[in-house]
Amino acid sequence: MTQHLEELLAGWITHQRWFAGKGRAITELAVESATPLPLRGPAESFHQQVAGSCGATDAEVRHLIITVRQDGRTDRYQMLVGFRRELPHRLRHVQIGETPEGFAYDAAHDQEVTGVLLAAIAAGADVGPLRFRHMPGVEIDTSPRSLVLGAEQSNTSLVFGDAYICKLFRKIVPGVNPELEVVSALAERGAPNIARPYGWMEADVAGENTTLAFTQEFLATASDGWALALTSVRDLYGSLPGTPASDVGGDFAAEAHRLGAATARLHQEMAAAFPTATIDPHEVKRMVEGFRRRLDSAISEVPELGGHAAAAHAAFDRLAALDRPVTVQRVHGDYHLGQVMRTPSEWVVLDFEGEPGQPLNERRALDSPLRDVAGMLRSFDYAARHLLAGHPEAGTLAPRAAEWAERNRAAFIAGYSAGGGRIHGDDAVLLRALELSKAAYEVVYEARNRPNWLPIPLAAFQDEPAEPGPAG
Ligand SMILES: Nc1ncnc2c1ncn2[C@@H]1O[C@H](COP(=O)(O)OP(=O)(O)O)[C@@H](O)[C@H]1O
Ligand SMILES: O=P(O)(O)O[C@H]1O[C@H](CO)[C@@H](O[C@H]2O[C@H](CO)[C@@H](O)[C@H](O)[C@H]2O)[C@H](O)[C@H]1O
Repeated sequence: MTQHLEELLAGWITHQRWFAGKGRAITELAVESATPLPLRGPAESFHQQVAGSCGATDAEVRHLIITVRQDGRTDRYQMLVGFRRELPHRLRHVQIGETPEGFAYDAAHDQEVTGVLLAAIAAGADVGPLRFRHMPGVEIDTSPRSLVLGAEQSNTSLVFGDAYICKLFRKIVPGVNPELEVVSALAERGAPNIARPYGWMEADVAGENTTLAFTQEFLATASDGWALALTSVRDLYGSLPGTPASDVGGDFAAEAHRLGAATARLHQEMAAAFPTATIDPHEVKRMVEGFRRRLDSAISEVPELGGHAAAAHAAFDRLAALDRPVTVQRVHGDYHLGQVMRTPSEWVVLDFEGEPGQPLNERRALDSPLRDVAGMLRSFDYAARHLLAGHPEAGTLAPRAAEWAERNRAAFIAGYSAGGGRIHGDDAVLLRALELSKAAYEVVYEARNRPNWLPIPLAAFQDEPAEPGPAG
């Protein structure tokens, strides 16, 4: 039975990993803009590139921005929707449904058509309201075909050959995406530890120039930090009981140290590329109030967290009582092991978007660089603990997990200091408050996306004394 596209999308979108509104009923879904992508055309230069980069296809593809209304709030999402009279087997898993125009499907997965994005970026083309642009002086090879990255993501990334990765932002927030803004500024400075930016797609959304996609160098020979850390944790679990973590083959501490140093360098580059400031103790107290609001809102969504509220407030009280200024600058904002990749020569940092779901002005706001340090410390905890869930020997392995987390957290902080990052004195208080604020965010993230993982961020609150300790 054929149905209207909007009806089909309302059912389909809730099952997509990148859909941020899970668990809330959709009251309305509408198409805000629909732009046909030019897959065939006269032999002008852009269309020649398109012809070279797309397969012969009878598909029609539209770029859509849709609005989704839930709980009285409207969010925007971006999609490439393809239409075919017959859907080949390779695209059945991304079928959206049958419409009067044929089978609708998620065309980000259709390598016969995605080449149009790369060709448009290479040509700096305008396609209806969509503007495709590239960095000055870059040459883009439009011949490679794309594959959708398998990673569970907040967005959808297309990898073209082993040369480019093009991230289609799914939830669209009007404005320039911090990822484009930060990576371009760092690349202009010749900063290390980033992947080279190539180009982007933008359009005016709600009257604002808005980044819709970002293309950068694909690090074909790199491994992501999360995978490397898990290999190390598995090695430790598999080693003879009593073997110290330092003697296990897959020890990660040296890498954690290098990552800390790379993080410090990155913060220095970001401080040089963007403004910095110092916030006075009064503003620090306002920041703490923000942490408390975030905690309260997390508790209202995940009541189980309420049992840990006293411990979190104790950490926040200690920060409020410090009465000292804090240096702020642009930061990564959602820093964890899945955002860093180890190439043969260095750690590279990806995904400068900040926490998906937060308003753009918050994601671009100046913040303590220790927010990123706290994010990575949380990630070491995640890596150590996540293999314990459902493990038959979880009880005996738990102390080993704690040992791994402590060892790598310490190595990361030592590397950060050795690289020139500032952590001293009562920074530990700020760091702990930032860690628990991050853990509150993670509780909500896991409840929405991976309920089995909820115990991991919840455990972060257990080590915290519930009574406020002495300030300083
Ligand atoms: N430039 C790149 N080169 C190689 N792999 C990459 C690159 N950028 C991202 N990835 C891979 O894609 C994953 C998700 O990327 P990320 O930018 O974090 O997307 P999202 O915003 O959707 O979370 C990373 O963990 C990494 O494995
Ligand atoms: O990478 P994203 O921008 O999509 O970030 C979101 O998803 C992350 C998970 O993929 C999530 O990170 C959390 O899980 C990680 C392990 O999968 C762990 O290393 C992180 O420490 C933990 O925060 C991230 O919070 C979320 O914003």
